[in-house]
Amino acid sequence: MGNVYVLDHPLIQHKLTYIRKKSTGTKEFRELVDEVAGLMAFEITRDLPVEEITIDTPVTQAKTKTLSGKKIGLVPILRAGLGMVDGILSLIPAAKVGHVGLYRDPETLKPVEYYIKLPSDIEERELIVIDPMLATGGSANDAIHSLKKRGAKNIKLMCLIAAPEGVEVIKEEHPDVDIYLASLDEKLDEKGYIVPGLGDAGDRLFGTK
Ligand SMILES: O=P(O)(O)OC[C@H]1O[C@H](OP(=O)(O)OP(=O)(O)O)[C@H](O)[C@@H]1O
Ligand SMILES: O=c1cc[nH]c(=O)[nH]1
Ligand SMILES: [Mg+2]
Repeated sequence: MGNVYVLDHPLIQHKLTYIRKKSTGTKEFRELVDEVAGLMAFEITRDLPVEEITIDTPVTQAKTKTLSGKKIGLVPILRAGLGMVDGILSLIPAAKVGHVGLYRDPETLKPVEYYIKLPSDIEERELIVIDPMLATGGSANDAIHSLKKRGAKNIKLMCLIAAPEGVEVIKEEHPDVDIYLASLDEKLDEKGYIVPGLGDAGDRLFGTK
């Protein structure tokens, strides 16, 4: 069964508080989402393999560590997942980026896929699917099925905020996928919004609505 990790680092939790606040405007919201995504990536990449190499420092020779070349792919779910990409790329600049376009039908709450473009070697990459919100779980579930159908074998899911309902769907459907969150919130409301949540992540990031 996949593990669920809530990253309770004080900096992540502090910034998440300001992301949640209704009074936080688009510019600050966007900056904070990127910063939290970077901090989360720092935690998620803790298990990246390293190898020892020998280098010359100005003083002497030293055996030191370097990343041993695990290939990473980021897969933001459009639109809101885009808000987390740059923060992660600032730490892992060599990562390739695929895109899955999905929106949640406001009536049925079912996801509708409208776009997909992925790196050609996804089967060799560790993929991190990113989306600020895991609500009913429909969008992330569909995105992960789409990636697996195209050969992806190693997938992690990274979201800012999740509802218990969404976490259960991913655990059921994708027991091989570990989930990384900044917060596991209380519940969904009758419109499928996460409570207490942060509202509509895409609208707050892009200033629509
Ligand atoms: O877990 P779910 O119930 O599927 O809901 C979560 C999805 O809803 C939001 O996207 P939205 O449909 O608002 O699209 P947008 O990013 O284009 O605003 C969010 O960014 C997730 O992708
Ligand atoms: O609370 C929610 C649920 C789905 N999508 C959002 O952007 N926010
Ligand atoms: Mg939206």
